[in-house]
Amino acid sequence: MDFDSFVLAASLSDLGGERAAREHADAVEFRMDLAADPLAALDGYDGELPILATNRVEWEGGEAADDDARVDALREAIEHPRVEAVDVELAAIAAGDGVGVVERARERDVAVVVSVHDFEETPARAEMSRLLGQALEFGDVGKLAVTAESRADVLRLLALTHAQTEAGRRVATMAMGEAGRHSRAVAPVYGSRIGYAPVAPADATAPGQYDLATLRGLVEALE
Ligand SMILES: O=C1C[C@@](O)(C(=O)O)C[C@@H](O)[C@@H]1O
Repeated sequence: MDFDSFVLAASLSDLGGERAAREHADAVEFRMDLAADPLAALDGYDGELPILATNRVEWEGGEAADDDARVDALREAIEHPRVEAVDVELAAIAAGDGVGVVERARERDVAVVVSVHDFEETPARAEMSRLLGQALEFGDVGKLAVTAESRADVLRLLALTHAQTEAGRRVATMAMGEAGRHSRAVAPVYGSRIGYAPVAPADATAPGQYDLATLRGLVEALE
C-alpha cells in the first residue's frame, strides 16, 4: 500500500467481512484489538483486499491492553504476506514500545501509518501541525483523528490537511463525532489519504463514521 492516492479501508474485527467489503473498499483495516484470535484469523485469510493491521491500545480508543502482547501481535502481523500496512500510535513510538514495530515494518517493506487520536477536541492548528510532523518522522502517512464540536473545528482540520498535502506530506485526517462527520467525505478532497468505514453502521469503530457504501458514494461524488 503506497497511499499515493486515497485508500478506503473497511474497518473489520472479523476478516470474514472482507467479502462484503470488497465491492467498495480498497483495503481492510483489521482491528486486531476487537478480534477474538487475530493471528489465527490472519493465517486463515484468503480475501482479495490487502490488510492494514491495527491493534489499538485502550488509551487510544481501542480494546488492547497496554502490554508486550499487543506489540508482539502487531509485529507478528507484519510477517503475514497480506499485511501491507501497519498502524502504530505516535504515543507508542514516543514511549518506545512502538519503535520495534516500525523497524520491522521497514525491513518487510510494509507501509507505516503513525496515528494520533484526540477524543476530546480539535486542537489548535499549530498543535495539529506539530503532531503530524512528528508522526511523519516515523510514518509513510501521518494520521490525525480529532473530535470536532463545530464547523470551525472541521474547517481548521481541512485547512491543515490541504496545507500538508500541498507541502507534499502524506496525511490522513478525520474529525470524529457528529459535527465532524462530513469531514470523512470532504477531507479526501483536500488530500487525506485514508478513510475508514464499517461495512454495517452498527460496527462503527469510531464516532461519526459513515458505513462503507455511503462513504464510497460520497467520496466518488466529490472526486
Ligand atoms: O484510527 C482510526 C481512525 C478511526 O478512529 C476513525 O475515526 O475512522 C477508525 C479506526 O478504526 C482507525 O483505526
